[in-house]
Amino acid sequence: MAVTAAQPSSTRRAKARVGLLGGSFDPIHVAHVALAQAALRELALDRVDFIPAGEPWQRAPLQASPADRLAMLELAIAGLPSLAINPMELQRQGATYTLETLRALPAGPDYIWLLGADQLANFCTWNGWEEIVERVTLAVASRPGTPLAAPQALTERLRGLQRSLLALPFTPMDVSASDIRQRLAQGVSTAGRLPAAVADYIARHGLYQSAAAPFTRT
Ligand SMILES: Nc1ncnc2c1ncn2[C@@H]1O[C@H](COP(=O)(O)OP(=O)(O)OP(=O)(O)O)[C@@H](O)[C@H]1O
Ligand SMILES: O=C(O)c1ccc[n+]([C@@H]2O[C@H](COP(=O)([O-])O)[C@@H](O)[C@H]2O)c1
Repeated sequence: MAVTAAQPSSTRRAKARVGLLGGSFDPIHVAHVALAQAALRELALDRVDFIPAGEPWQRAPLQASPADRLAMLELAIAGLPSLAINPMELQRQGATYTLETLRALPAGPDYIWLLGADQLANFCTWNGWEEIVERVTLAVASRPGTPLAAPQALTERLRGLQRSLLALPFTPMDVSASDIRQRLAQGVSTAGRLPAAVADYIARHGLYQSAAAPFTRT
């Protein structure tokens, strides 16, 4: 696999470098925030935008509503420099396709799509992935449970485009939203897995009390 170590650069640039972290964020957790901050630092980004998915088509229905997921994102990044939220996917109807999002972003910046090793392994199932890698640079973080490896088809596509896949230096974190949801439904501690303000929001709003109560759009 052609994975290139990420090189921070302090040289002046004409183009902004914007990281994009798409996800279900059901709920946002500490590894998401750590991933965005590592990317800011290691890839010398100007900003990272969190992009909550409206209807992630490869998943079972999400449990929290778009409004709750957005509120938790806002709490998680409050006061943290150079982190922002782009809610455009919540404003679209129908299945959420990353390619549609990328086509709608303003031209100008260099965009870097951040993802964990699990989604890298899954990448060639994404709608229009061949075009996605023309529009963004991928930067992958290691994640427990999935080897850091690109699918062969992606490696070949990147070679053809003469583009690199960036490996983000990231200390693996054994944290996932599905484990957090399960813990909350079973009344098990989530200590250290959620930003404090998000844990507080979940408790105040009684979210994730049951494993079988997905949010459904009307
Ligand atoms: N612990 C982690 N380490 C590295 N990347 C992560 C980690 N958790 C999430 N990510 C990445 O963040 C992005 C958004 O993740 P998502 O919102 O689906 O959270 P998740 O923890 O993977 O959720 P779930 O457990 O429900 O699958 C994905 O690219 C995913 O690979
Ligand atoms: O566009 C697609 O076909 C596609 C398929 C799977 C995942 N994605 C995106 O990958 C990001 C992480 O997804 P998830 O399911 O791990 O939360 C999120 O932004 C999804 O919209 C996108």
